[in-house]
Amino acid sequence: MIPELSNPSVLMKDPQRVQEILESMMKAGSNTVQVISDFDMTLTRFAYNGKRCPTCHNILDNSKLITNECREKLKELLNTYYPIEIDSARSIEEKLPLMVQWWTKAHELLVQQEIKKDLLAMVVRESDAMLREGYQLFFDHLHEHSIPLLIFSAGIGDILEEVVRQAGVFHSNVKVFSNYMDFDETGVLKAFKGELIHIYNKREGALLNTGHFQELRTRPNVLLLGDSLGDLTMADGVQDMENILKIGFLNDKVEERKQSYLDSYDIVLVKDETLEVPNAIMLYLTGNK
Ligand SMILES: Nc1ccn([C@@H]2O[C@H](COP(=O)(O)O)[C@@H](O)[C@H]2O)c(=O)n1
Ligand SMILES: [Mg+2]
Repeated sequence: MIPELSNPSVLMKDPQRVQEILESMMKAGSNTVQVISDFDMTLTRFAYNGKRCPTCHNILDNSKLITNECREKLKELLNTYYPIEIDSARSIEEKLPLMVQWWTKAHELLVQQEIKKDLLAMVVRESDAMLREGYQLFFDHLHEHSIPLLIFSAGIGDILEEVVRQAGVFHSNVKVFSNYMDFDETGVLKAFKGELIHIYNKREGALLNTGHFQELRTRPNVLLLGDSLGDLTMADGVQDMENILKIGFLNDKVEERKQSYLDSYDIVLVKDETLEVPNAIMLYLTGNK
């Protein structure tokens, strides 16, 4: 039906079911569709030329706004907790308090650095941040068709917005739920705002934002993009959901995690650094292909 679904990077446990969801969403019309996407390692690349690309946190960690001593501490945290984040042998319940520890410790360290708001744009400009290949079509097409895009990220909202803005695709249909920095009157970071969003509490984050989903109640068909099993709960606030098609990027530890991704996501994209498949699906849903 969609030729890109035969790409070598595409795995599906139940292709027939994928076809049924797609047909049902297409018949309902693109004016009933909303897109909910994770950011780090979903809209951004996992690697480029064999080198890891930075997350929102890493963009700051690696920047000149951070002292070498603090950078070492942040790197130690990453080396301790990232393997836990992606460990398929541990349950989400076991990982959850450890993820809270990671985010809390990292945010405390960042606050100690007295980061200045007006330097964030420069930090992003000088970073290796990269949106996935095909991002322009993805963002522009959703905008042209007035399809709302919610970016739901456990990263840092201020950095995320800057990445999207500098790429020229922060269109009016884009909304972001994330961890935002709180600056004092002189523009120096003093805390993070609101409830912490980490990789395994996106359901709670979604349920805190009922107003957004209420506004989109005429769009019960959801395309969800993620790279973590924690991203599967991003659509838990959607009202009267009719169809959901879940696309998961499996970037790392592929063999260990393949089965759990196949059991959870409708379409699994293995080591695929592009948005080719989501774009092909969007074109299909909007009748452009
Ligand atoms: N100190 C930290 C904490 C988290 N990360 C990574 O951020 C990712 C979360 O952002 P999403 O847009 O994917 O929700 C997550 O994958 C963590 O590995 C980090 O780099 N540093
Ligand atoms: Mg992610």
